Amino acid sequence: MVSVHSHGARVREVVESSPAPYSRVPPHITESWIRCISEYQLDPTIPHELYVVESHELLERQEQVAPVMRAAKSEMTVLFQQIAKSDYAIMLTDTEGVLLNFFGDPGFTHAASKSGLMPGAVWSERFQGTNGMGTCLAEQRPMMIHQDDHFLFRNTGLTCAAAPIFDWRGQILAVLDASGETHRVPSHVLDLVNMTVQEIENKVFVNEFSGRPLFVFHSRPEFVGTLNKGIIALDSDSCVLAASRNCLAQLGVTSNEIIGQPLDALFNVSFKSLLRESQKHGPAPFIVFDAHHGRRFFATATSGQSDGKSPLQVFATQASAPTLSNVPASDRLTPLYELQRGHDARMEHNIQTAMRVFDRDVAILLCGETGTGKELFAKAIHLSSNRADQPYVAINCASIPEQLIESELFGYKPGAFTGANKEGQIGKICQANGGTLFLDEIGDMPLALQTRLLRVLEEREIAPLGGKTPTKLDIRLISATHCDLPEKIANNLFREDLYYRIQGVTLTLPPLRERADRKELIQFVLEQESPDDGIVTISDELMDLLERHQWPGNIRQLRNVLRVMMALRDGNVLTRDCLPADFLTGPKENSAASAPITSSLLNPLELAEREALIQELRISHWNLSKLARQLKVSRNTLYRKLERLDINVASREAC
Ligand SMILES: Nc1ncnc2c1ncn2[C@@H]1O[C@H](COP(=O)(O)OP(=O)(O)OP(=O)(O)O)[C@@H](O)[C@H]1O
Repeated sequence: MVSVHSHGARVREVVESSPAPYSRVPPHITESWIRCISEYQLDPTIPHELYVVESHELLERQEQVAPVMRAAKSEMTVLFQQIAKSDYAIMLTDTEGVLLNFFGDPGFTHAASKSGLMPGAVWSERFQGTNGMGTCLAEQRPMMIHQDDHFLFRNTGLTCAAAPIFDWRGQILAVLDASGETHRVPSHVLDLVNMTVQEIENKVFVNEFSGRPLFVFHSRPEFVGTLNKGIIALDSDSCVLAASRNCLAQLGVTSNEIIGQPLDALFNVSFKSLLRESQKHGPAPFIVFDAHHGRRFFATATSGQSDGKSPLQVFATQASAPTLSNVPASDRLTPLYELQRGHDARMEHNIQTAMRVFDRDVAILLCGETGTGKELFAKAIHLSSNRADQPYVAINCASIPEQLIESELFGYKPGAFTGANKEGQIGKICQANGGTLFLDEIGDMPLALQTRLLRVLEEREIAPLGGKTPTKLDIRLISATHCDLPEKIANNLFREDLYYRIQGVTLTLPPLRERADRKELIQFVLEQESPDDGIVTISDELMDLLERHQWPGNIRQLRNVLRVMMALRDGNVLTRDCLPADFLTGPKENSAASAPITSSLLNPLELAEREALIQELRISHWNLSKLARQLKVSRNTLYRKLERLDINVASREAC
């Protein structure tokens, strides 16, 4: 534990020994400490009084950067959600270090306000010494300031990740910062802050040029709709008015080199023809080539005409590119985008975040009610990642009997224990080496194995049971749960340190009833369930009912209902009359045990099986994980059986 005196002595020793390099302190920290002492006359051991601007000045300052504040608001919330559980605060300062906006974790806010992390507080180096926001402003680049890198002892409890937000002219507009208490800092926080800054810069750009034609591009089709896209704003003659930072980086040019140039001097395409194609084919990127080097890009065009929509809505609709137009199959969009049938803000956020972080080795935790598509989403992340050609290994932690889970996960050497396979067994974790490991229902993993898994994830090597030589591991991790893990942690059923290890980012899949794209989703599942030889459609009245339904079993239940209707239909249009009997009224008393709606489809043996399963469900109090373990089948197998035998789990109270 650093004391105020040892911290002060260390700072002085480093500053006084400069310019001789002091090996354990990075040069930018040394330089900042020198500024703090020689320019600002600060003392690391004396906490300056906090300098907080008056509220009317704060309002004026917020007003001055209103476009950034507006663009940053939702992005800061998203960033906060991504890392909030780690006791973090997300902040925005202006160019003089005045804190304009603050999102804090309730547990952190109290401690934060003590150190002055509150709107109006000034966090420039002059007032707070070396710190994320102030030093980022001084250096004009992203940086992480760890605990005792801070100049003032008072701030050494924090770790800050800060990045500057620039406008397209290269002027700094603001600084975005995520600060947390040191022992909880996930290592990828600076990456997330940088990505959020890119998103904010794009929004500020698009808002500034609302009403102008935009040319949006990337070298990979799936990135045309993401924060990584390059954006060019054009005038009415299709000449470049402005280019985003990502555009310049991708083309390897400066603003001055391209401003005023016609677009067709940069790419082998005229803006008008691209716009015509984009309007004809919808949000579909086209292959274009850069006129100087012949490099291939994928591009879309938007006219800037809004039809009453906000510029961002227009942009989102036209640039998120769920399908491709003149793009060969090998360049098809990532499977993640295919999970979004229409536009749903939460799914869009989930997909974009997954794309942002997964290739950077950030562990993803998928949460959501049963049947919301967590397993499908995990597979799609893998298939959309740069490991798509490597193994994808999924383990359902709830379905493997407790005594087998250790050998399943970690494998064993020949003769490791009585009854073991003579050749030994390669564990699932090793099988996933080089690729992706998906731990489904991680909330059901026994505590002893949680400890072992945590060690493997931290040490990044694994030794099988009975084996001594560890193998180096290189796996990307996705976990999923429908449980409330914080509640499990509170009840000592889940390790808190493992929780932080598996949730680099948490993505919550929305329940079907809340998805804005449920109509398109219903349509899609209907198509999947339709027979190959005919098109089945849904009447407007039925569609309306399906859209308004609560769907406790989510997309799985939707699929099941459509499958039953498909089997019982008379013609090729499904109407309200095709609905299962209890669909509108809700489950009746003893409905699961009563004659099933599909009874005409079940043979006597299946009916008997159904009765027996309902009996088991009652005995296990409808705890599906427990029953699956007792029956020694996976939860998914149990679900399939429930679906096939038309047992409505949502009606369990009535049984
Ligand atoms: N976006 C989607 N489009 C079409 N079908 C989907 C989509 N998402 C999920 N489904 C379907 O919903 C069903 C359930 O999906 P999945 O098993 O991935 O859900 P889950 O959240 O992992 O469920 P559980 O928590 O119960 O294991 C599957 O039949 C799957 O094909």
